[in-house]
Amino acid sequence: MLSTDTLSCAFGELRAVDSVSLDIQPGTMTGLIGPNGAGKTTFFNLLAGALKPTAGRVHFDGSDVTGMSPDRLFHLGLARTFQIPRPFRRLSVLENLLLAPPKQSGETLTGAIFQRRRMARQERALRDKAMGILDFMTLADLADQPAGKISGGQTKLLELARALMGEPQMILLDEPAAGVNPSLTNVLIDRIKALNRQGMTFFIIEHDMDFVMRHCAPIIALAEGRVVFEGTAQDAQADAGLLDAYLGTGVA
Ligand SMILES: Nc1ncnc2c1ncn2[C@@H]1O[C@H](COP(=O)(O)OP(=O)(O)OP(=O)(O)O)[C@@H](O)[C@H]1O
Repeated sequence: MLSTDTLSCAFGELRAVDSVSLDIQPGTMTGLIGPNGAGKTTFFNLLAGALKPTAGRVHFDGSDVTGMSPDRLFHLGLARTFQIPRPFRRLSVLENLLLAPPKQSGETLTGAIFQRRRMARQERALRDKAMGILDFMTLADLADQPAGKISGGQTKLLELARALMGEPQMILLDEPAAGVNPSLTNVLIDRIKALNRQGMTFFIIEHDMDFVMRHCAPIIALAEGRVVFEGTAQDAQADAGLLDAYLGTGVA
């Protein structure tokens, strides 16, 4: 589904991502762990087109997408959410979704009236779709609230809802559970798992080892820009010495 071939990104002398070759299998919830500064977010930025690699390639769904812009990747079915969400705070929750419309068809000049009708129909369909997604994410009651007024956890749900507007095949989630209270974390996990059961692929950066061990397979660990572990939660537990050495997570 998504693969990298010796992907690298250097900031001056620092090799933040150092020759990483990975294959993310379709339908998985792959977890990406590693200590602060390991290169996880930089790696996501390379995958999502926010940064251009200094070397190596990225392939998504059979195409070479190296250096492609986030917008083009979104339309190809690769979406991402941020560690710190960035909603349009003054717009309503619903409007935030309407701003991320996928594949809006370019209008041909077949007559202003027909065009207006078609646009009204498209707008209605888009609103219905957005409301359906908000409902799925348990945010429907907040549709008319300014996005700046909802809680941090709800903002994380909103981020995922915005990503879903693109009907992605794969979503990169950067610390989805960080700063989210336990009950909303449960909602978030439940929704992610429901989407995963429908076939959506997830690649998740998460510091919460309990979350990763319970929900992610496989698990990949980065340290100093390199892959130092790849396996299941059981493998990770069996290899606790390695994980502990690199992460200091006390997984054992
Ligand atoms: N734009 C940048 N310019 C220079 N150095 C950077 C830049 N972005 C990241 N770095 C450095 O690259 C390294 C990897 O950072 P990155 O944010 O990818 O790590 P991380 O694993 O996501 O960490 P965290 O878990 O704290 O979010 C760090 O040493 C960081 O300081």
